[in-house]
Amino acid sequence: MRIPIIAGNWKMHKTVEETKNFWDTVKNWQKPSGVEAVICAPFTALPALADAARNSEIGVGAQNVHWEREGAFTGEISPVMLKQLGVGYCIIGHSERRAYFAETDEAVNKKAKALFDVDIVPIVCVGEQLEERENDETKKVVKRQVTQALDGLRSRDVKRLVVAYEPVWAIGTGKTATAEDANDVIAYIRKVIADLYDQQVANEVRIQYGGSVKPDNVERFMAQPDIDGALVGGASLDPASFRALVEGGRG
Ligand SMILES: O=C[C@H](O)COP(=O)(O)O
Repeated sequence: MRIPIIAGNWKMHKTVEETKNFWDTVKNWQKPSGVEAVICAPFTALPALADAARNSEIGVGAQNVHWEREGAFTGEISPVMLKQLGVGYCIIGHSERRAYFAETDEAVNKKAKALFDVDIVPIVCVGEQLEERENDETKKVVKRQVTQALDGLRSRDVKRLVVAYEPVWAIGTGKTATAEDANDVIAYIRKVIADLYDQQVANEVRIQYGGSVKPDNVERFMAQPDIDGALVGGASLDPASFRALVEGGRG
């Protein structure tokens, strides 16, 4: 059985002080069982967040990583550095990184392998642009992204992977895919994984939906059979909203 996972992606928001304030308002909250909760914070906030969350039920994630363990890569952060902080998850291939920082499918694949090497779970983002959707290319695009991201990964790792399907036109726009459309694409992603590995592996991979998810629509997505959680940007920044998302994410 797949346990749903609600992950907040803070993007480039929250200083260390704001992170501590957020934590102060969620630390005594009893997370419901049957759902995982993760916060993916900026690098500068990770030490404070990881320290605070160490013995809690809330997981900590990063938003990017380099694939090498160390070296002359100015401005980059390695998987080993994240691991030592206590980070358990890392978003890779987010559409903003693909669009603004030229992150390729090949880089996503290298990052996924490097993260599994240090036992950090990648959250691999895939999704089509508006034009691709209008040209009826959604499935072609996500198939390419998933196939290349998973190239050479072992099935025991893929079973632990999280995929986030985020139609790019739905991110931060207030527009969402219908829950049925999102489920249809997510079921297709599962089929792609079944074809690459086998049905058992595909049944274990968790696949989230992302794009303008809010406390008042999260349950609609979670009611779908193939949707295993959400990757949430804007609505994860406020502690009460984050709690409500997790509470609505039980599936
Ligand atoms: O990673 C999260 C997604 O980009 C969705 O962002 P959003 O919830 O602000 O639309």
